[in-house]
Amino acid sequence: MVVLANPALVEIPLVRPQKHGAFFSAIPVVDLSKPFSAEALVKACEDVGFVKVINHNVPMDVVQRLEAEAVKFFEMPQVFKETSGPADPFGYGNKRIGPNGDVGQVEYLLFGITSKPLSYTSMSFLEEPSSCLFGLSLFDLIRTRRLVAKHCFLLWLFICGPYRSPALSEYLLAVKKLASDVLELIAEGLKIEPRDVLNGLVTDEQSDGLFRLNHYPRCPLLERLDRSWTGFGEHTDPQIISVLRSNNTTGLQISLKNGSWVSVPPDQESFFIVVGDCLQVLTNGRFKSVRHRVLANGSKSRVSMIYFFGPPPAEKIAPLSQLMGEGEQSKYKEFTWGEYKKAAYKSRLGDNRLGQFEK
Ligand SMILES: C=C1C[C@]23C[C@@]1(O)CC[C@H]2[C@@]12CC[C@H](O)[C@@](C)(C(=O)O1)[C@H]2[C@@H]3C(=O)O
Ligand SMILES: O=C(O)CCC(=O)C(=O)O
Ligand SMILES: [Fe+2]
Repeated sequence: MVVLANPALVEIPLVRPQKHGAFFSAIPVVDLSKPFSAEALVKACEDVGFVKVINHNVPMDVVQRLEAEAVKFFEMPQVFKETSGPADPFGYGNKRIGPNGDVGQVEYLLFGITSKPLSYTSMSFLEEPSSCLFGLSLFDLIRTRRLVAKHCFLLWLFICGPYRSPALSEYLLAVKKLASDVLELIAEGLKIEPRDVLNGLVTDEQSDGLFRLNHYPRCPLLERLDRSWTGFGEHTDPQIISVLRSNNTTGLQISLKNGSWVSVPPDQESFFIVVGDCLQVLTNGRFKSVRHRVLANGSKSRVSMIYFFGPPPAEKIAPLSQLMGEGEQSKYKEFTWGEYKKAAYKSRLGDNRLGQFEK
């Protein structure tokens, strides 16, 4: 494996381009407006742990506005972006993922989400979205204004102009509704009652959400070398489900049950549902949390937005009794989401986090 040392002194592995099986033509697609979508969702979660959903009712103008804001943020000078970082765990991060030495060719903004009232929180972000300039607190702004004013008045205008928009809060509300609908359909497909047994976990006032904007920059050098590099290393998401949307740039791959990696054709109009570790446990392993990663080939920048839906920290995560056959035992030790999350933050990105909770 070749490793390139980049200017930020972070070593990111280069990967040979995949010669075979470029795209997985059979990514399950579920039309949420059609009858039998409940059964189709369950089958996709069992077979792949990953599914594309269409007719999702998330307004495309909200998605496009948020993407445009994200692009503008990531286009800003590094010195400006870094006033919102480092991500610890929330805020702006560049190449370093999580607290334990993982790296990737990605920059991102990570937000903690509280349910009621809907707000995105982190140490330096204001709680009230409307008074935020795209996640930058007044404190950040004052600091940044001073910094920028020193350098260039035009840049100051650029920064203070375009970021007053409620796109993020509108997006979070619409995607939360989508996640809730999907989980309710899954409960219907699994024939479990009450129907809100799963979506209740993510709509609860105490539910623990995270939102992430990822930017994988273009890299002409990499394109010329005909190599890919790790944008976001392989991992499973710890939560119940994650709802992912990206622009039309390739890069996302999922691992199938036979261990092979397949590329997911991008589709900027659709959303991808990723089964997380908690849903694997709630179904006693009937659904598998899917390993996924992003390989960047450098030819076009990729922007993705992922909303991770976790339950309340005190919630016990154990297989749902209605899904257990006669005499069937839980495959997992009992734990709360708070305990699992704590363990997750001690792990490396690619670790099998559920391993230590298996019986
Ligand atoms: C290396 C890490 C990054 C991560 C926290 C962790 O210690 C292990 C889980 C990682 C992950 C993967 C899915 C999501 O992107 C994420 C936000 C999450 O909930 O778990 C990240 C964490 C992170 O980037 O902080
Ligand atoms: O950026 C992407 O497309 C996927 C990133 C991801 O899997 C994550 O942030 O957990
Ligand atoms: Fe992920």
